[in-house]
Amino acid sequence: MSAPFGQRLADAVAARGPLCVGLDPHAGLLERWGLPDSPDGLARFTDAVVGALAGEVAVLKPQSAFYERHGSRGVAVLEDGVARARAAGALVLLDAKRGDIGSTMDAYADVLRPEHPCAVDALTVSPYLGPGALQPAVDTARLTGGGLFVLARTSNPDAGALQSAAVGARSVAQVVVDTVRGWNTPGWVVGDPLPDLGAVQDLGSRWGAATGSFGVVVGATLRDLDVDLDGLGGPVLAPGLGAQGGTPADLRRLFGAGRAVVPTVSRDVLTAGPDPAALRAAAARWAGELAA
Ligand SMILES: O=c1ccn([C@@H]2O[C@H](COP(=O)(O)O)[C@@H](O)[C@H]2O)c(=O)[nH]1
Repeated sequence: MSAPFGQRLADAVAARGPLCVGLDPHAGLLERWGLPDSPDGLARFTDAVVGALAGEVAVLKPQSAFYERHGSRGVAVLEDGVARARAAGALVLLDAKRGDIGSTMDAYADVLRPEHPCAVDALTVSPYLGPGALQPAVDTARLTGGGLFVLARTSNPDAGALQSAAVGARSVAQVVVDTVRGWNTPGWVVGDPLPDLGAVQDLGSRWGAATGSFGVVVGATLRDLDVDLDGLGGPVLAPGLGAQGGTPADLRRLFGAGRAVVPTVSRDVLTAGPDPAALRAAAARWAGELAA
């Protein structure tokens, strides 16, 4: 088994900073790069981004949809790009937002196993079928040293219509966050009472050896942080920067200083390509603004 994802992520962030760059090869982006909207164009895009950034940023986040839409040849490009990104030192978070009943979830989670053709370090998952349905993915991640990021409070404008709805005294998003807090607490299983906040208060919510392997997705576009992340014990993936309007100032406003946040940017970096130096400069500009 690899070292636990949370620890590997904390080490990568210490070495390279927290920025995650997304690989989102929209048809329009490929055209802008002078590439065909085909598996060949996809391969040239992926080669360029991995070549420019896999040795620079802590995390690369391929968006599975843009590879799947090209069929089996697109998936082959993804597999190759993932392997090369990891070999160059980047952690790979596959953004596929998987979520299903337990037996199917078990199969989705196989992507966290080293023998999988597209083996990745971490996976985004959707809790819509209930937190318990994700348990097989938690079990696989614990076994293989993989990580999960669960959609909690996403960056799209109408997300609050579902995610802020009340389930008893808490919002849906808060149930998700509290479940992930449980996963980061040794011995806790879905259905157990939530761990005592005092016992886990902020343990691992900052970068360090105790950073947990289970994180949540909270958009940088939120007007207010309407979930309580205290004691989460794991990282927060924050999409929505750049093209969706979120800024580094929004990150500071929402999350403050010190919390283990992985800001992720796709289009706002990718539109700088295909020149590798320009891609690196765009990523460095974001990294600099985030560090400021
Ligand atoms: O709440 C969420 C969860 C995931 N995403 C994904 O992140 C990227 C964002 O791309 P940008 O070009 O930086 O806007 C994309 O793959 C989304 O599917 C998100 O935006 N919001």
